[in-house]
Amino acid sequence: MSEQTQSFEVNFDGLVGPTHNYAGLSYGNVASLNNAEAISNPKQAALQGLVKMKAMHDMGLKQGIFAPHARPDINALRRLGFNGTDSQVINKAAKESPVLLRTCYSASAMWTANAATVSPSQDTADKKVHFTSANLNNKFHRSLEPVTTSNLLKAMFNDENTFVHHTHLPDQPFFGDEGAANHTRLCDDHGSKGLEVFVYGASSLNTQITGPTKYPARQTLEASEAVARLHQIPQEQRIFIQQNPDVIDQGVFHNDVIAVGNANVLFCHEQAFLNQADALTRIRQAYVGEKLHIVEVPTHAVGVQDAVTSYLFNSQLVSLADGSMMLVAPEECIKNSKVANYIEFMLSANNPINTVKFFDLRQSMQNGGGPACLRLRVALTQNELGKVNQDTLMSDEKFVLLNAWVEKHYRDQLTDSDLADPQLLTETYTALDELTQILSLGSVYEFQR
Ligand SMILES: N=C(N)NCCC[C@H](NC(=O)CCC(=O)O)C(=O)O
Repeated sequence: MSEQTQSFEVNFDGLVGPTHNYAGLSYGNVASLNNAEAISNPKQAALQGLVKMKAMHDMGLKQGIFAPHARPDINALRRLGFNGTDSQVINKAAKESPVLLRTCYSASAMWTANAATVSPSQDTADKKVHFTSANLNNKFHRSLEPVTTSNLLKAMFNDENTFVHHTHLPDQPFFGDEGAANHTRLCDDHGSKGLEVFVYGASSLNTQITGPTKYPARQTLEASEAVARLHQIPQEQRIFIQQNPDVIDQGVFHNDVIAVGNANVLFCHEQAFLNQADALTRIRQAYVGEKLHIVEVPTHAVGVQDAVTSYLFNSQLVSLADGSMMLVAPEECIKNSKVANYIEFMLSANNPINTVKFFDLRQSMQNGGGPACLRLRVALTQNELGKVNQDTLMSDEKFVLLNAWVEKHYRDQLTDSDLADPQLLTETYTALDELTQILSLGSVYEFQR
């Protein structure tokens, strides 16, 4: 394979922002609700994320960095009627509605699996890489993300002959879109054409499709179809599968909490999809490559609750240089004996997954974000990789710089009284202004414009 045709999957991890906090904002996400109002540790959270990024880089994988958003979202607070100077806005919100203040301080953009859906050039009719930012309209705090996400994506993938950026879908539950967390791509290798699998939780138009009854379905079929159209994916390279509504009701708020795909492997729980046997047959038949491996985990080995608490399926599955695959799992998987036993069994069974590496991502996990939530995958050819903003890629020097940046600007812990302190806004905006220079992003934030 020549250098120019070689392809890679690049993982762009969300750098945890300086205002990471636990506000209990995500109904349907059990960890978020369980940790509502716990004291957060933003510095530790950011450092934990950086350790994962550096480890991936050290393993020879391509690793990128996705900058945090500016928080508090002062304009959102103003739209909600808190007025005056920035300090007055914060003081008023802190007094009247600490929960709204926490919401506008949320660092939820760290979960970049929800930032956008990405289709590589091998799958698109115009042979460009397509991005659609997710509207994330199911949760107020997340609905604040798409505009800045688009600004960031354009600053990272800034070449219109190579990359296409679509505006997020209309801000309406009808088109509820949660990005790559409900999308995976199956292919013989990252450079070959793939089958794009879109997983939805409910339909806004088709009343025959029954969604969950307790917790919300965040992704609609109509959103998935619109993204597939925008990305110009040929009919034979796209498939739409319904997530099992019963597992959404048990806390599986995104498909990436119950299934993960990488190259020619789909690793999923037995109850991930509605009418699973049919769903897997459809996927097998639609697969455009030579050989697809489906590793299906039975309920008797790992229950849905084990999956939700350990985040086994929110592991990253990555292809290593020798052709084998590694599971990049959260440490919570070791603590659950059923899950730990299953991993051990899987590594020795006949499938391409040969190794596992565990990471301590507890700060993010406590808000329902595991290894796979923290990254946006972008499959790129060598040539396309050359067009990416190189300052957003991890290197030994960048790791040192970013650690120093976190140490300098982040607080160790955040409580309600920190959030009520207008000084936190100044600290955060100062930190982000400096970060845009480290990552050569330009003026991506509202406060810089
Ligand atoms: N599965 C993927 N890909 N992403 C996980 C996102 C977690 C995020 N948690 C939160 O937004 C909690 C914020 C709080 O409660 O403070 C969410 O529910 O949208």
